[in-house]
Amino acid sequence: MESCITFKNLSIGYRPKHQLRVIASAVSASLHPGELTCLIGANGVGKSTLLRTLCGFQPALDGEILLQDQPLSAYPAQQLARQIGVVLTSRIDVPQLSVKEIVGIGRSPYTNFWGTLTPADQQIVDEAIHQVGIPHLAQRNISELSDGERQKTMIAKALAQQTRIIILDEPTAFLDFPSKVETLQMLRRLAHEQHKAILLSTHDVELALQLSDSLWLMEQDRLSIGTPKSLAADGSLSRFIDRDGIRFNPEGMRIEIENAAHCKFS
Ligand SMILES: Nc1ncnc2c1ncn2[C@@H]1O[C@H](COP(=O)(O)OP(=O)(O)OP(=O)(O)O)[C@@H](O)[C@H]1O
Repeated sequence: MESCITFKNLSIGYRPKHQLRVIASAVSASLHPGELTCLIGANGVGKSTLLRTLCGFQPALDGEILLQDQPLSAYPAQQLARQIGVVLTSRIDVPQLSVKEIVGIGRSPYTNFWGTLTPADQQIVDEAIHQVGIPHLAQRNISELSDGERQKTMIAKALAQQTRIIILDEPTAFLDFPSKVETLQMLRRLAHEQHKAILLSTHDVELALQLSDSLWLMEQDRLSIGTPKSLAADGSLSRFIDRDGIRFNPEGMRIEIENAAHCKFS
């Protein structure tokens, strides 16, 4: 199967004050065009660290990341920005810009030194804003948006960047339930219709089970990869989810919660 990013025997982590802090080691996987891949795992297990490493924002400790068969580290910044669009959770610090101007920044890998947008760039920006359903907010100042509206703006910026790969860190955090569903459905549609490889981390496990084509389950000592159904069938999802009062039902692909001491799982 065609892949956009492949990593083999990858070790990720940090070197605070020259000490080595390995977060995960010897993990391997590939991202495929046309697929929505969801990365799930407990708090602090290393999801953001993995995503930042795959975006080239922090160096791998060991192993190899190939982007279109070339080492990720060999890509100059502008070339990389034409390959991978990134949506992180941190707020961007440009409160005076409008939604349209922020989305326009997505065109910067293609514009001249001054970032001048051509009519064709403007059209791409308008289309991206339309695709995420926020044309009514185009002139609104970014500082006047709700968290969900800001998230959609950042997704539109990544779309305007016209990359084959989009990587998003917790794009559904802070959203209300319908907006979480809408956002994941939109990303799934974009992956399928525009043949993009989309990788996102999320704590919305049940939504990830329903909407992802591929699931990456990150645990302390492993990265399990498969479809939601295959990770249910091999017991990986039960191992991750099951604990006192919470149980994964692999037949129904549901998480069940015991709601009272007298109401035990059957
Ligand atoms: N700059 C840093 N230097 C050293 N350790 C860090 C740094 N940033 C994060 N860590 C540690 O790396 C580990 C993984 O953090 P990371 O943010 O990747 O986890 P996560 O799975 O994304 O967590 P969450 O679901 O809570 O967002 C944590 O133990 C965290 O404390």
